Amino acid sequence: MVLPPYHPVVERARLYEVGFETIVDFFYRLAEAADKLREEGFWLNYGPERLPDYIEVPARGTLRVKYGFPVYQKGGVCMDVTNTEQAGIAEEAGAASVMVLDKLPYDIRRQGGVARMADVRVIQQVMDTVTIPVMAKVRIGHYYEAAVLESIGVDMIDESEVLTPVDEKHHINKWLFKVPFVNGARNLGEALRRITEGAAMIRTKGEAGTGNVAEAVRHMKIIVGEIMKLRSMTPEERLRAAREYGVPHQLVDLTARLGRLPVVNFAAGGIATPADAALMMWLGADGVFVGSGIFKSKDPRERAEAIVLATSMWHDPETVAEAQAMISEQKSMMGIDIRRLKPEELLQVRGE
Ligand SMILES: O=C(CO)[C@H](O)[C@H](O)COP(=O)(O)O
Repeated sequence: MVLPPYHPVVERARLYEVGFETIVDFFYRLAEAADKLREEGFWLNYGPERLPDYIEVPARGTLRVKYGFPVYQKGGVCMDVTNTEQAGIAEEAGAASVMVLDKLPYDIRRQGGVARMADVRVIQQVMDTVTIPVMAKVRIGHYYEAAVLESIGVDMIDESEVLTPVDEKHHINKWLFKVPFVNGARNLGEALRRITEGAAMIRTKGEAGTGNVAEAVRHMKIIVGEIMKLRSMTPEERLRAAREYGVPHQLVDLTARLGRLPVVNFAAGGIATPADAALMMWLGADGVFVGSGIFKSKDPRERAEAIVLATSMWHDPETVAEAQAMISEQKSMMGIDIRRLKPEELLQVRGE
């Protein structure tokens, strides 16, 4: 992974850079998963040939690890799972990682009530069952759910609007943790604020649990469009944009220079078919998160495999067509028309 040469956020994070255990095992675990997928014919953008850069890294929790982990996920699919059986299906299908949660976003939406982090025992069982990385979700602002997940050794934490926020105004200060975090965003300001708080990865929020990819498309286009706009701004205009976003101007300059977010950016929320996943990749996503679309369908095994194939081969319409042929539209989850949702039912507005 290439760390930006000068990055104020990175500089600040060095304060928290302390090394403890070896991460070599961790990267071998990733490499094994990548080898397995390659044997099965999947192309993935990570693997043992990338290891030597990292093998020297002495510690878990350094910036290189925090920012490097999401890079290893690129081109892959992270699947939401609620139990070991689903986690097994995800791994067999070639998922790059799994995300453990108590209920799938579709069920959270239907059942209402307070949605919290998953049962710790279930997370541990999933970690014992699969060899691919395991992520889990915490509520926005819930430092202690995050501390618990870090202590049991999850590979990444998703501070997610899908769960019920405990703090309407503040996200977790993610620099305080060694484990990497991913956060949702629906525009560039949100994305840069989360990066400033220490997020190592961003995902578009979309509207999770709807089986409707329209909001993920909207958010990805907004983020890409706003980055393009930054590139045509004068330094003074960028300074003002940084003030409006509430982030360091160096981060805005860096984003303009790179022409993309300085961290890995996945798409999420409403992806339900291989063609949805390929569309998000075509729009510039580095990979995808899929939850309800797989396990609320009637063909989760085939669909999981098909979405992995379409995500890694998004640039080849014939392969995406093959992937699309692996599933049946009759078996897709029933989608929700977003215009029918009441404003208070929208998850994407949580945590700006
Ligand atoms: O919050 C998430 C990303 O971490 C969910 O994994 C994602 O949004 C799932 O949404 P859906 O159920 O619509 O696929």
